[in-house]
Amino acid sequence: MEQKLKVAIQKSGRLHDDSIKLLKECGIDISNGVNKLKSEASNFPMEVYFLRDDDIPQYVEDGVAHIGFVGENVVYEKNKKAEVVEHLGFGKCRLSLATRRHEKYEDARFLQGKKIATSYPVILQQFLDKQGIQAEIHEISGSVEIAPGIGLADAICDLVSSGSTLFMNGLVEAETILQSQAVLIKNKVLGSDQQVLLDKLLFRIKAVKKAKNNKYILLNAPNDHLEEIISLLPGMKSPTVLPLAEAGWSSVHSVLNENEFWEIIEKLKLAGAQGILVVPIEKMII
Ligand SMILES: Nc1ncnc2c1ncn2[C@@H]1O[C@H](COP(=O)(O)OP(=O)(O)OP(=O)(O)O)[C@@H](O)[C@H]1O
Ligand SMILES: O=P(O)(O)OC[C@H]1O[C@H](OP(=O)(O)OP(=O)(O)O)[C@H](O)[C@@H]1O
Ligand SMILES: [Mg+2]
Repeated sequence: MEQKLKVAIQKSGRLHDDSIKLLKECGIDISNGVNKLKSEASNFPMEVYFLRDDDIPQYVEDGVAHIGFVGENVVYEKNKKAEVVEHLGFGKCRLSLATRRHEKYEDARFLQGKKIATSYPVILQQFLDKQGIQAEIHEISGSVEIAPGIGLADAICDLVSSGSTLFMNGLVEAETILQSQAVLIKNKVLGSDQQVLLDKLLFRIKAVKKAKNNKYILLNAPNDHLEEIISLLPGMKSPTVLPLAEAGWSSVHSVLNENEFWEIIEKLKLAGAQGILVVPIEKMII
């Protein structure tokens, strides 16, 4: 029987669509019908299980799934024997403490003797221990932000992204405990066939991630400023330079990182670059 890589992803919720999208961008087609709990890729030896995100670390520890896509928050809370191998760049959020708007939180000492509602008792307890604070943890599985308003707790510890759920419930973020994003986790003792398939998948994921962080840029440069313009452009090795039909001008092609993009564009314009085109890159293999 042909070996397959068994992958656990969230059935529905915040990570589902981005997990499927990432597999698609890696050239892997998954049929994803409503209420389907298991699916096979049509063009890669892969089987996908659709699960509650909380269960994914356990499935991966047990080897029922070889790998899983899940939030770091869940990985650290469940504390299972699974290895984080790649950050996936989506599902970005933070696990934070929050208090009622009028309260003055200066540091963790505020929490001494207080009651904190959370779905993350393990991570919260580790934080409190580190700070030497004794507090009562009240574990609830959802709608955590409601707790202070109904007299269930003095503070909460929950996921925050835009902050609008906190705001709507009269709370303010006091302190961040953990920055989180979706990660790929793997079973600690993968067989060699599965490891080969995982390496193939990781190669593709890295190419997709790299492409997202970079843009292809084309511009026209007057030859008398060519050297200065080239010095501003990194490129994968170095920029490509081609002569234009019009004498005295060249076409310069390069790759720019998203982080330094606007700064370099400004400098290129000042150095005399014209007709700058910026194109997304689909895959980038170095
Ligand atoms: N507001 C947010 N912005 C970005 N990412 C988030 C946000 N909230 C949660 N996440 C990330 O998405 C993951 C899944 O969130 P979701 O709310 O879908 O979980 P869930 O309700 O526990 O789902 P399940 O039904 O699978 O148990 C979280 O564990 C976290 O990593
Ligand atoms: O800072 P914000 O952008 O408002 O996001 C934070 C909210 O998002 C998550 O819940 P979600 O909406 O996924 O619902 P759930 O608790 O039912 O999973 C999290 O538990 C917070 O409640
Ligand atoms: Mg869950």
